[in-house]
Amino acid sequence: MELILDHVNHSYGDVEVLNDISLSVGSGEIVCIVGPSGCGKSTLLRILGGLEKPDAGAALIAGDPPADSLNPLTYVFQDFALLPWRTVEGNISLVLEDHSVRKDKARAIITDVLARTKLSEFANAWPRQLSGGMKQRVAIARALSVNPAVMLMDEPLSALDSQTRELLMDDLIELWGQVGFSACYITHNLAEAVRLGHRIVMLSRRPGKIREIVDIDIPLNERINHPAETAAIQRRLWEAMRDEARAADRELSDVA
Ligand SMILES: Nc1ncnc2c1ncn2[C@@H]1O[C@H](COP(=O)(O)OP(=O)(O)OP(=O)(O)O)[C@@H](O)[C@H]1O
Repeated sequence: MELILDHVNHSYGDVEVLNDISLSVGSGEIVCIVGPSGCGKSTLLRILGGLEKPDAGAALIAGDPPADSLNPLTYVFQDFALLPWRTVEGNISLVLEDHSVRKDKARAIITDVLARTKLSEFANAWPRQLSGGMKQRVAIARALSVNPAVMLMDEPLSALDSQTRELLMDDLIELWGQVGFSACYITHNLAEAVRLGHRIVMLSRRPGKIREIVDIDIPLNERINHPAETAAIQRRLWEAMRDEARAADRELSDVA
């Protein structure tokens, strides 16, 4: 299944947010969206997920989701969005209950996603007992439990400290090696985009237009062994983005 934005424009009132965005997220592909603050990244993700309708252009889905997908599109948010009154297992089982999955099948799915996210020992823990990184792993396990065609990830690591971010990037790469999930991944962090993205889409400051699309051919699990190449890509992206990021920052502080 492929998600496609075709010449999308979007405004909120008089504020133009997205301008002529065309991109696609194909099967098994992680597409990272980067750009200055307020350039419309989250809006783009909501339009891609069908939560908002663009003023012009189209958000399209081509092909079918995996046969056993309970939910073709699922979100992973920065703030984890776990229910504090449910255990790790309970948070995951909730989405399966929503889809009326039989108890024995739900148990098999939960066991599988907990193992994949290295949380098997924490099935009965409460969210308050977990570190930030573990909470986000639960959110990722919950997203995977519906076997989505595409995960829509809105700055999933940005609430975490840098060490935990590194660990979770390793985990996501390992997971991608096992499951081959597809994702549209929003981030402010270029290092993250260069580690995780098969393709990086760089937006301009608001109204967000596509400035550049960079395909990275180095396999995800080998990027750590190519620090010079990945650093060069990151540096080039930052050079292209720096002035706009600064201008966007000034614009936001003027409003505040
Ligand atoms: N529902 C809404 N109503 C009105 N304005 C909105 C709404 N959602 C977003 N905006 C505005 O649209 C612009 C783009 O917001 P969006 O959250 O998509 O950008 P972003 O690139 O994800 O931002 P950030 O980098 O700060 O997370 C901002 O100016 C924001 O204030």
